[in-house]
Amino acid sequence: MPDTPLLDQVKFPADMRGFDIPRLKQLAEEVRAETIDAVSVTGGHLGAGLGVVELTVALHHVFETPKDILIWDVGHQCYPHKILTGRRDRIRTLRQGGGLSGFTKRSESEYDPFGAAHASTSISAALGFAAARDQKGGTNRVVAVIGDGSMSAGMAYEAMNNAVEATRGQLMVVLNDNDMSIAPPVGGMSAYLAGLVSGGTYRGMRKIGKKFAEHLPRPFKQAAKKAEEYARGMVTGGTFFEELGFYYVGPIDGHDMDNLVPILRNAAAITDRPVLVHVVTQKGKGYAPAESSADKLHAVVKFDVVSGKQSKPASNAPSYTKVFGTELIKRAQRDPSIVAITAAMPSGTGLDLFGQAFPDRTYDVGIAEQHAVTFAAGLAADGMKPVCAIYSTFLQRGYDQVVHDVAIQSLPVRFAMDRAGLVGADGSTHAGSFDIGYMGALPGMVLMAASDEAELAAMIATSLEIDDRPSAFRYPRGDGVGVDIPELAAPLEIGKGRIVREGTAVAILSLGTRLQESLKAAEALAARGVSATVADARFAKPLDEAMILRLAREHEALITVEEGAMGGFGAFVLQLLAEKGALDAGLRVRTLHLPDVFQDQEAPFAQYETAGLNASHIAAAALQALGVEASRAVRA
Ligand SMILES: Cc1ncc(C[n+]2csc(CCOP(=O)(O)OP(=O)(O)O)c2C)c(N)n1
Ligand SMILES: CC(=O)[C@@H](O)[C@H](O)COP(=O)(O)O
Ligand SMILES: [Mg+2]
Repeated sequence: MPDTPLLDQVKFPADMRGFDIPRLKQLAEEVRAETIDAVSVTGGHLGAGLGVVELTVALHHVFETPKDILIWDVGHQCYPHKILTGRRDRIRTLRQGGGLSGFTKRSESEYDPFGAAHASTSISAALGFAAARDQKGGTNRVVAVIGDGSMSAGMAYEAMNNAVEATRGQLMVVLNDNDMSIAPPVGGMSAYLAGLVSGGTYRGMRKIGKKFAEHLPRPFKQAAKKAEEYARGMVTGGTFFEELGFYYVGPIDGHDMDNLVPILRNAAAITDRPVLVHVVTQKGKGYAPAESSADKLHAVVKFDVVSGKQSKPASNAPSYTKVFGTELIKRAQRDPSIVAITAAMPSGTGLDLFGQAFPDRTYDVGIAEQHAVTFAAGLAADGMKPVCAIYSTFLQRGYDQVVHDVAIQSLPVRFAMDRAGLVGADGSTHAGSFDIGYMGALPGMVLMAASDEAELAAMIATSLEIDDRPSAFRYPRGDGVGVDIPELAAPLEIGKGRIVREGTAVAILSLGTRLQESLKAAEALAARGVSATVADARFAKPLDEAMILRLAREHEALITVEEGAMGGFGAFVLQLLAEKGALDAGLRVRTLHLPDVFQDQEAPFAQYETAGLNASHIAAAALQALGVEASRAVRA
């Protein structure tokens, strides 16, 4: 544990509001040390938080949180914020079952007025708080902190476009510009911001330092003319933001407390127009292994503080992500029409590998999932084979584009839905729980779920051959099961599942990677003298009707298993059985799916225990359906 004499005196922001600048600087250093030490034992998001230590201290010093509203975009940078807002004693429970969330969360603290984790929501939320304040005649202030990467999402502009009309009072947006997303940033806005920062003003600003801050009139509106000239004089053109009705202040050094505090204080006093304060920071600041890392240690597992060496768990199988990236490269080597699209997640989706192999056929559109989907639709409409690799949870943001621009036009966009299902430490905001329902509901969609890495390879091959309608394949976060992957996997017959284990009494129909647990359940049932068939559905749409109806005919009970929310695979199967009259003879059906709650972060096995999707639960459901009393329930 680091030595933090000043931080030891600060449980809440009020405890540091009387600090002078030197003590604020010392406090920041101690918060930084505490953040590094805590994340070294918990793992999590490190770089972003290190980059906003000074900003966090300054914001909580200037703004009277929690009365004043402070909203963090994404929230992955909020660990310093949590340390300063009464949660230091729990910071080493980050991202663990029963512990602190890795993102801001309303239910966790009054200092978290708005939850986050999906990017680019903070300005909209802050505007909502500002408008509510205006409606109630309140006097509190509102500030949103949004990163340069998160400024690549349309939603941020929707909010800024609305800001000058939606609030009649104070609103501050702090643009935390560290010239990084997870990967280096992309797009025109990134270039624009770089222009602002590289312009003479910023360099000059760093020389002006404290003098500038003291001379900035308090607040602008009383010396508006002078302030405007002064402010305008200091920028190389924050006109984009000014055209939207914001005062633009910056760019300023986000690690220089001498500047940061007086400027934030002045800017916070502006009430006649929203203010955008452009702050330049360094992701990973203050920790050499992060500063020198290409991704600034955006996300880490447990690590040694001295060396920065992470203790990555050994594995006997490649990750599904790696399999996807590798397979797509193989296919693209044979088919020049294949192109790949990521929404700011090249390494997370495995498209970093693809991008190294085919830089001209890889598109990183930034945090812009809606654009990514319709961009892919345009590519497909003109004869390309676009593979849109977006985490299941983030694809939710582009759903109308999937419906309206892809499915209705039956365009052959291929959706690689990584992180489908539970994701462990990232918790409820990142779980890919809903894609079976939301994709399977679409007419014409071919929706597959890989039960292992060989199946994933086959589904990629299958999807790439579907040229007349959209297709999607889902696969989980983490490593495969260790099966061999063919050099060139053969495509599957669309709408066909497979029987993996023959039995008689009960049929377990699994979709996706819960197949392994389903097989374990069948073994446990066999040990109890209960014979179980296990089938891998492979397709949630179109269903293998012949196989499912046969299972229904030949067994007393049918158990569906999926790592997805209710209203997905099990519902599709039940609808089929009902429509075909297969329930009329008394078939007993149980559908196992994710519980109808947003599951908090937990270790993966524990999450499946909570979800009731491990072998013991599958076996118990089978016995219950067969009428075998619970007391003899099996321990799979
Ligand atoms: C809608 C959405 N897409 C993708 C992500 C994954 N993601 C988390 S943080 C991040 C980069 C954010 O960059 P920036 O806003 O600049 O914050 P920084 O990490 O640089 O502090 C991305 C792409 C997300 N959280 N939400
Ligand atoms: C903060 C954020 O949204 C991403 O960093 C996300 O946590 C990545 O998830 P994976 O670790 O599953 O790639
Ligand atoms: Mg950034």
